[in-house]
Amino acid sequence: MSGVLLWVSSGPKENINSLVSFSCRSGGGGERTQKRFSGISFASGASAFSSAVAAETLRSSEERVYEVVLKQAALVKENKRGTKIALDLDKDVEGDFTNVDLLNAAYDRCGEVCAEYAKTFYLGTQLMTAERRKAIWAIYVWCRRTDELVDGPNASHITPGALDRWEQRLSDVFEGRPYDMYDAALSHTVSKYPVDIQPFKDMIEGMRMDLRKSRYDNFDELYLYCYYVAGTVGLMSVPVMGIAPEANASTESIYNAALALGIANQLTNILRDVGEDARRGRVYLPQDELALAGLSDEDIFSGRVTDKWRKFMKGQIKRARMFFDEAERGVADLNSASRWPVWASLLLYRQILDSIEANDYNNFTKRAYVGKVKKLLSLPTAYGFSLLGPQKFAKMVRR
Ligand SMILES: CC(C)=CCC/C(C)=C/CC/C(C)=C/CC/C(C)=C/[C@@H]1[C@@H](COP(=O)(O)OP(=O)(O)O)[C@]1(C)CC/C=C(\C)CC/C=C(\C)CCC=C(C)C
Ligand SMILES: [Mn+2]
Repeated sequence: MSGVLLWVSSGPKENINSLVSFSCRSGGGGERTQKRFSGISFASGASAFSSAVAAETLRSSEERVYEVVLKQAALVKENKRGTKIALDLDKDVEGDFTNVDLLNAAYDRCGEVCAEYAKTFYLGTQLMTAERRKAIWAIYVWCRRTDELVDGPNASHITPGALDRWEQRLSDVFEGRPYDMYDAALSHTVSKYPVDIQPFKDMIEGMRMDLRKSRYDNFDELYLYCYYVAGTVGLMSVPVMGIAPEANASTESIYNAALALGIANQLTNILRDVGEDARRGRVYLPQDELALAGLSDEDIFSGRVTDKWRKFMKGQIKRARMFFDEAERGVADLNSASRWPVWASLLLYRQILDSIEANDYNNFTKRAYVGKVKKLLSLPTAYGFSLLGPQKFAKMVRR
């Protein structure tokens, strides 16, 4: 199933794929496809429509997501790699944005929200150019608001219809018709940078998934969920962060690394929050992999750290780290001023995995977190990485 992806992508992906295909070979992937097949009515004969549906169900999530990656990369290439866009708010305010002060106030408000919800990340944006920083804040706020729809205080009132309306509102934002000031900032951002609407729509799709689904049969299903809610963030951010003019890597591979960072972060979130999610009746861990390890939902609900659980968690952590490794290979190709915040968030998130290990894999009742000192130490390391790359930085520190 992952043959096509192995073919289109370079070496590193193979490692991740081998783990993915491990999960699918164990039965879940094939079964799922067959179940879907049997759910589709072929009564009208072998119509083109039903064959198209059948072909779609046969493709793995990675193949489907990789198509989005290729499309996003092509879009940004059309825009000369999305790096040379001036965003001078004093001179360059167009369309409905007639009031520069209001727009600046909207961006400032986005910055405040960002600082409130994600202090370290906010700090990380400080090294970016003012224009890029503002655009990232606007995207951050939209993502946070979208997540709050299904996770926030009003989550119990959120219906699929509400998400449809949120998506309509998103289209309006992209067409220059913002509803409020946060929207206005995003509307301006997407008019200035080659940011496409697809990853935003896909994030809303992820929220729909959260409304209708609380179990994942296999990693293929989980991968799609992680793409929707987190891989999309990478695809939204690269056009703003910009690709280094001197980058040798293909745009596709840079987008792939950005996608990998989102997936790695979300897998980490899931591993950190096993207990918390279980208390809300949610199990994100792939059911077929749990079964293969001799575990079930009951083991998760009872929250006992057994050797089986430790062994299972080691495999899950290993896979999350593989996605981090893949992401790392793309950071150096970003514009120099964007590398620091990306390294900072990567290093900090990655350390959550270390903390799960340090908690002896008790992610039922102990929350894995990165302490203040480690957080602070990560910032200069991230800065060193962004200037020299991890290898050269490590050599320099050793000297
Ligand atoms: C080449 C290369 C490596 C480029 C880097 C590309 C890049 C900037 C990738 C960013 C990856 C990233 C930070 C993804 C966010 C993943 C995430 C944490 C998603 C969360 C989803 C839902 O999870 P859950 O409900 O389980 O978690 P909570 O308990 O609610 O936290 C999200 C909450 C979705 C919403 C996402 C955000 C609010 C984060 C948006 C962040 C940005 C727009 C900025 C990204 C920029 C930097 C510098 C990291
Ligand atoms: Mn959330």
